[in-house]
Amino acid sequence: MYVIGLTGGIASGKSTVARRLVEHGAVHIDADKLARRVVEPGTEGLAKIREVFGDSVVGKDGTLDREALGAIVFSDAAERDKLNAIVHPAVRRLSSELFAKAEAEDPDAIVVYDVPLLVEAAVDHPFDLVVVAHAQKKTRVQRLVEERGLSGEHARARVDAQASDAERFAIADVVIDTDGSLANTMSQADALWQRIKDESAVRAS
Ligand SMILES: CC(C)(COP(=O)(O)OP(=O)(O)OC[C@H]1O[C@@H](n2cnc3c(N)ncnc32)[C@H](O)[C@@H]1O)[C@@H](O)C(=O)NCCC(=O)NCCS
Ligand SMILES: Nc1ncnc2c1ncn2[C@@H]1O[C@H](COP(=O)(O)OP(=O)(O)OP(=O)(O)O)[C@@H](O)[C@H]1O
Repeated sequence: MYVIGLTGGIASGKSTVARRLVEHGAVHIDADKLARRVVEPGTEGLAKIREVFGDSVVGKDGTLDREALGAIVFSDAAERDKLNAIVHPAVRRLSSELFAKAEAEDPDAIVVYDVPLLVEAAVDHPFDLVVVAHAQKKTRVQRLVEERGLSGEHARARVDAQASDAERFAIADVVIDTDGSLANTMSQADALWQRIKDESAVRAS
C-alpha cells in the first residue's frame, strides 16, 4: 500500500485534487466524512459534545447543530481544543480501520487520506508522501464567501483557526498551487499521479 497524506487550508482545493486522484484509481479516505460519522445520533462522540457544549448544539431532531457548534469553536481556540479532543481520537481510530481494510482488499492500493488538519491533529499514520494543496488566504476567503455563502468575517475566522501556510509547507513533499485555473490544478494532480505510479512501481520491483 502507498499512502498519500493530502492536506491544505479550508477551501484550498484538497477535495478537487483527491477527486482527480480517485479518477486515476486511488482509494479515498476523507477525514471530514469520518468526523461527521463519529458524531452521528447515538454515538459516544455526540453524547460527549452535548455534555461539554450543552443542549444548544443539538437540534430538535437529535442531530448535531453544526452551525451552532461552528459559531462557538471557530471564534474561540480553547473551545475548539475541547471539540478536537473529542472528535480527533475517534477519527484516528476509524481511519486506522479503513487503512487496514484498504490494505487487506488490495496490498498494492494507492490510498489518498484527505485530512484538513494534518498539522494540527497529530495524525499517527505513516505517509509515503505528504501533499499540500495551497491557495492564498484571499482566494480561500473568496471561495468560502462566493461558493459556500459564509460572511467575510466567518470565512476569515475559519482560515485563522487553522495552521499557517508555513507550518504546512514545512511538512510538504509536494505543493499543489490552486490559485490558478481548475485545469492547471488538474494537470498538477495528473503529474503527481504519474510520480506516485513511478515510485510505487520502483518500490514493487
Ligand atoms: C465545527 C463543525 C461542527 C462545523 O461543521 P461545518 O459543517 O460547518 O464544517 P465542516 O465539518 O464541513 O468543515 C469544513 C472545514 O472546516 C475546517 N475545520 C473543521 N473543523 C476544524 C477544526 N476543529 N479546526 C480547524 N478547522 C476546522 C476544515 O478545513 C474542514 O474541511 C465541524 O467542522 C467539526 O465537527 N469539526 C471538528 C472535527 C474536525 O476537526 N474536523 C476536521 C477534520 S478531522
Ligand atoms: N484552481 C483551482 N483548484 C482547485 N479548486 C478550485 C480552483 N479554482 C476554483 N476552485 C474551486 O474552489 C473550491 C475548492 O473546494 P474543495 O472542496 O476542493 O476544497 P477543500 O480544500 O477540500 O475544502 P474544505 O477544507 O472545506 O473541505 C471548489 O469549489 C473549486 O471548484
